[in-house]
Amino acid sequence: MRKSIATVSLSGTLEEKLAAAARAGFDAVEIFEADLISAASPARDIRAMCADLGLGIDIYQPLRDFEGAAPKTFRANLRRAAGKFELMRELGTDLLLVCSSVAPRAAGDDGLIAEQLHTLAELAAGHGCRVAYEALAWGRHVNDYRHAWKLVAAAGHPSLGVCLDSFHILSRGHDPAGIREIPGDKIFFLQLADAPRMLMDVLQWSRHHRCFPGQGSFGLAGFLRHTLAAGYAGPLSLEVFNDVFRQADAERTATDALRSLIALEEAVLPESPVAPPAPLRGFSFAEIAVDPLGGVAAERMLRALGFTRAARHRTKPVHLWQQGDARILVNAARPAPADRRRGDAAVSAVAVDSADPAQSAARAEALLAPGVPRSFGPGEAELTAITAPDGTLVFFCGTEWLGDFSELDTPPPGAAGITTIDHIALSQPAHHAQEAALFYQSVLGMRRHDPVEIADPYGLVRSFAMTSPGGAVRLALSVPALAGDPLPQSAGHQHVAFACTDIFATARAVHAGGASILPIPANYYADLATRTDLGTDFLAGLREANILHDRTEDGEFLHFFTTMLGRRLFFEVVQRINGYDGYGAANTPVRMAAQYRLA
Ligand SMILES: O=C(O)c1ccc(O)c(O)c1
Ligand SMILES: [Mg+2]
Repeated sequence: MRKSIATVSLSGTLEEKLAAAARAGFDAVEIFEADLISAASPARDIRAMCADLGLGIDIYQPLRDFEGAAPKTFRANLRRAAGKFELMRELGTDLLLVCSSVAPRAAGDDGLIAEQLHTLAELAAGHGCRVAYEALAWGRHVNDYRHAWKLVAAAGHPSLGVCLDSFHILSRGHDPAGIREIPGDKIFFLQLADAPRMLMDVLQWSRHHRCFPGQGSFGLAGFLRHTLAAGYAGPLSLEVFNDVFRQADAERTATDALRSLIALEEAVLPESPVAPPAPLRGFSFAEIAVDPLGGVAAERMLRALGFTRAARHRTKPVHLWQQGDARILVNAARPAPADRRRGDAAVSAVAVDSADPAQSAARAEALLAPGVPRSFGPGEAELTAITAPDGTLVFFCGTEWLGDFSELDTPPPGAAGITTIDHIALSQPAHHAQEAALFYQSVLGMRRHDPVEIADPYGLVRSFAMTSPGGAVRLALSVPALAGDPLPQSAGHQHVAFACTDIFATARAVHAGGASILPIPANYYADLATRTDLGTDFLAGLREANILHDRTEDGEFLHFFTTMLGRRLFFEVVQRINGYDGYGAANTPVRMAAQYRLA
């Protein structure tokens, strides 16, 4: 379907917004009045610019506080509308959005409103224009789409229809199934926005917290299904008022926006051009980038955890460390980000074991993931990689890449009992968290968990976790609640968590191997004793090994952590019991405080 975005959703001048929307690949824009009024270019030039960029202008918006006015005001409103129709001719667009009045003195007389809308539609028709009437969630009298449709139906003019905006409908908890009652050709326009569930004034919620479909908790797919079932065939248009997007890079936001629409369309349309996600069988490897100092520390830690230096890349300074099916590449060649200090190690790549790497790559491309140009040595595996918004490389592979390595030592069976990578946790800058979450979730075809808020001693952190169908690939994105310079203590921690099947045995083995394990305070175990029925001996075992415990309806979770390698990276060892599906978030404040004590 045609895809459009409101200029209010992007940062910059109108000219910059248009360029960003076009570069991302949108077909069209909604031009927001304030953007046009403050633009340096006259309307004709904006029209020409859009034509050059290959962008349609699908609607001009909004005309405010129009209906329910007293006669004198209404005459002035018609004059104002006539001026807008002239302007729209110059812009080359024929659809005007009128949002329901918020004027305190607006009359709530349905007969009068319908009559005034009819008069406006007649004026529009004379200019070759049409009017889409939208119920704002905070409209003075009209704040329900069903009421707006009733008025449009009563006005009975071919140049008058409704504009449906998912935010106004879903924020009020109105049932979107009623959209099916509206004839499709009377739905003149469709605006889409998601939002996180919040208990707050709906106007504030709308003006500051809208987000792209899939980034909030509204059911956008169901909403769109109702609208398509009604027969709507016009554009899908994003209208997202959001404080972060207003100050973010416009092209990056536009790409995030278009990705959200492509993913939404895929969820709703049977014949989506996007390749379905290939089954993911687990992590092939995680790569950590190190400098020489960080490399020594990382390798010492991996050895202590029972890993073996199993192979060396034939041409690059990269070593494979392996235990069971858990594989870590230690890469001394990946350029370190500018914020890296000597001795730091960081996750630089995540490789997923895809049942069909070519299909995974095709899907990623359809979802606008930037590919990575890579150089291959003769005979080396041609792995496909993309770059996630946080800069992490994501590889789609099987085990063909192992052919690029020469074997060193054979990992002993068993070792410390680590079997696979359970999950990888990556920190995200506050302003790009939703973008990253939508990226990973859509490209990899993962299910999103409800976000969790964690009180870190030095700031609030949100965690967005996601799981592939079957649970073989799990990612957790942690995000500071506030943007800006984090306190040095809270700078972007990452971790790789390994799975095992007997955590007490693994804890004994890594202790014997000399691994530095994060000490957990006695207070934690005293609390655990009061809120669980775990036996005294079991609790003593946990405390002895610095193992934390969590229990939900899904099952139980046992986990311990290593100390930090440099300032960013650490490892975790986990045991999931009876289908536990989380990440031990309840214990995260304890872990963070313990890490800060050692920092
Ligand atoms: O917040 C507003 O004013 C506003 C304006 C136009 C819209 O389409 C809308 O959904 C909200
Ligand atoms: Mg709207």
